[in-house]
Amino acid sequence: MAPKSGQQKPASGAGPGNGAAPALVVFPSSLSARQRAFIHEVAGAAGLYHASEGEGAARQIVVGLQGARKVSVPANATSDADIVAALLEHLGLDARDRLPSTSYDRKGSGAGPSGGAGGGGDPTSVEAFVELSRKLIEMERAAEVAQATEETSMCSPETAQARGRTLLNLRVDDMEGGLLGRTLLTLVSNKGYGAGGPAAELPPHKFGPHDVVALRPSRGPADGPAVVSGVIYRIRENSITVAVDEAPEEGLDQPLRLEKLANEVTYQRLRGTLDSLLKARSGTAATPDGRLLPGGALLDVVWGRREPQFAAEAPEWKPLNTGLDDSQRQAVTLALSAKDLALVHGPPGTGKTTAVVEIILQEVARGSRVLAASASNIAVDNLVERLVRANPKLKLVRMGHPARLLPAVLDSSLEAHVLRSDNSALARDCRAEIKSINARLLKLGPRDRAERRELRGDLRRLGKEERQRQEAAVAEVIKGAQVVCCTLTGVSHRQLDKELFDVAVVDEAAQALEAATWGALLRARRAVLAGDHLQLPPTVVSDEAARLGLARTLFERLQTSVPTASAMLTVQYRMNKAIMQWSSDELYHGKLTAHPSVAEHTLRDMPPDAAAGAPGAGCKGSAKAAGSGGKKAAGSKKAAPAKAAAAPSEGTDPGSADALASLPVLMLVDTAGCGFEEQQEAEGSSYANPGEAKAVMAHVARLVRIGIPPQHIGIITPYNAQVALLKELRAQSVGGALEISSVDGFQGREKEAILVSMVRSNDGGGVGFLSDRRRMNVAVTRARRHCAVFCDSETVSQDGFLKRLVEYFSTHGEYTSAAELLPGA
Ligand SMILES: Nc1ncnc2c1ncn2[C@@H]1O[C@H](COP(=O)(O)OP(=O)(O)OP(=O)(O)O)[C@@H](O)[C@H]1O
Repeated sequence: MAPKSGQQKPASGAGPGNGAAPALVVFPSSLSARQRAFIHEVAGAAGLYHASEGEGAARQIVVGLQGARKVSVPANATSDADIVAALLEHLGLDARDRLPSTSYDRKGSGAGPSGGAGGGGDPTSVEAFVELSRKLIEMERAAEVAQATEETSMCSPETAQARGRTLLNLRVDDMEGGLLGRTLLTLVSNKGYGAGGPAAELPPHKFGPHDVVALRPSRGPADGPAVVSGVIYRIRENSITVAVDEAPEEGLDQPLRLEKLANEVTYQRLRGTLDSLLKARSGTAATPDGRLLPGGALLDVVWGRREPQFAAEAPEWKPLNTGLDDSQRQAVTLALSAKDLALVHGPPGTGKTTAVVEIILQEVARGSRVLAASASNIAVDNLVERLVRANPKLKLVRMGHPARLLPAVLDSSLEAHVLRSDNSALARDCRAEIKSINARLLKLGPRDRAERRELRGDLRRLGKEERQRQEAAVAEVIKGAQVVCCTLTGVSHRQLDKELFDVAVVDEAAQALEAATWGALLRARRAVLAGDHLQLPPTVVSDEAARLGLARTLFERLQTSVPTASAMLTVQYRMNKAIMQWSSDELYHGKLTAHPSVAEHTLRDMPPDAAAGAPGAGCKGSAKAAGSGGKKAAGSKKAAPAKAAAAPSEGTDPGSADALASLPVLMLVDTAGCGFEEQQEAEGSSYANPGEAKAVMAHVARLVRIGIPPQHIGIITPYNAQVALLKELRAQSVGGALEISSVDGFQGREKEAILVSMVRSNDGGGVGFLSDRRRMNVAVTRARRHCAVFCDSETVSQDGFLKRLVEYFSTHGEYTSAAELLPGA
């Protein structure tokens, strides 16, 4: 399969989500012979066109797709690092592992410090950090806009839909009021409308909850006027619900297309935070009413001018959650002792959020005012739910657009609190009076000038009073809150600009951009950051910005620079110990232990499950299902265990109990030698592997036959094209309860059985971003009782990390050839 020079084949290192359009990259003529040889070798292995053009000193290497747009690498970009960066940026070709002289931040990769600013280490001063961050944030904004433009306006609507950026031919299926004054529009596919039956499944797409979107006529121009815009509230397999401020009077009765809009507000706020950071450096960052932002004191700790300080004697505290394990108690003690900064490192399933909830409640108990923030709305909601459940009397307010909040936390939202307040009732009285004055004005004749003047005066007075009452209501609710919860960008909302706190607690801090994290940190005297830098980093669209340090989080760099301020949670409550041990040894220096309640659990001994087979059980986004012990809208997290061997359900095989009893915890399903080759998408850079997908579905069928309900099974694959393919196969077999997603879609979640489809199978050993340790760590550690890895062992073993994974699964689990799962294939 190795291509000859001049042959044109897809790049095997290119990853999905690498927004780069195909390119033909021209390298400068001044590269050394060694560098030229390296480029030929990498390009050849990836199956790309590569050739030398020109003569003598003007000879240049050209790599990429023939006929694609030409991109010239600048003449001064001649270092090894520049070459690797150009291959990655323009071709999605990851050659970082192959060139020892480059020390890169392997975007989304392994443990330890990742190089920060282009491999040159972290910025050494606040000023350098701000300068670099401004540049990287602008790069990221430009990349996001370019991606959106390219994927919508620059191509046909059908291509935009195929790329997941647009949904065409939708109709409004339902329009409901509520959601604190907003209107919810539920959109479904028009396909097959009128034929009766449920709406067709929506094509695969990249919309997510909370995206800002526009609805336009389906056939109109992509940049034409919108019928209405709003925020995505809910996503189901066959519908998307959008919350709009007000439903338009016309335009909704035609076929519609849904498009994502760039969210400029986030970037404005990040820039604002960077400005505040600089001011904090010079001691001038203040609230609009002139109070200094207390978090400025943290700068010296973060930039190494001062060690973090802790109370000489650890404060006494009585656990509110008496079930905390020792490592969780130590983390809480560390956080309560910290005078400036504490880190809680929570590997998968170790109860990080449980510890964070205790820290917040203990802080409140000792009189602190707490800012609790996280990068994503879903993580904030998870925290709010857990805090309110632990202490229903807590004075907590959840800031944010109601469409971005889970139904279960709406009652804690600012708007719900405000609606219940006295000032709000008075504001409503003003509104009613304004309405009646307007009605009277309409009835006045031309001669009633004096009365008109008087009524207009009343209107002005009432309008002002209504505004003041509303503002007072908002201010009162926020002032009275012991805990204010919001996203990190939400901290910069005008409503919070005068608020200061005793402590800022940031959950999921290893998924937050550093600039965003500072938004919260500047507002409080002390900070607690909780996260795991060995799981997925923040999503960054621009590979170049990620390489230069944008994906490097404050949490990650503090883990290295101030290890004394960090407490690691070491008992995990999710995985059978065989699943855990691989992750523990590979990423956490063997420090994890499995709690006895999970250490030996297998699919065989799942207790009877009332929810098994219940519609919606395990569906993504089901807030209710996430209610007890669950999190992050993951209906399946902590899902009640399935009906299994103890009582095989209807439709299961006779003898299923035996089959279940012999099912191993770990399985390595090898596709090597089966002829299942990877295939690259015709448009885009993602990969699929149809043969492997069939083997995965055969294993799903086997699990279902022996009594595991599909909602307890999850398939994870790093490649979107494989996600789409698996979903097609699912439609023909077990249906929607089986969840299939990329790794990102599963972070923070779990399933009883996880099947990982690695996809890559090629002669060149190209594994793209499979070698990313964090990504594979998240994939495997979603599994509670059973984990099956599907891969071509010959291809993936070219990478040392994946080779060890294959060996671990084969040694500690069952090794099967995919041919055994697909007899006759
Ligand atoms: N001390 C404990 N005793 C028993 N169960 C616990 C304990 N701590 C956490 N758990 C359980 O472990 C699971 C994971 O806890 P939690 O959601 O707090 O972890 P997390 O580290 O935030 O998870 P993730 O790995 O998804 O980030 C939950 O079901 C929780 O109830």
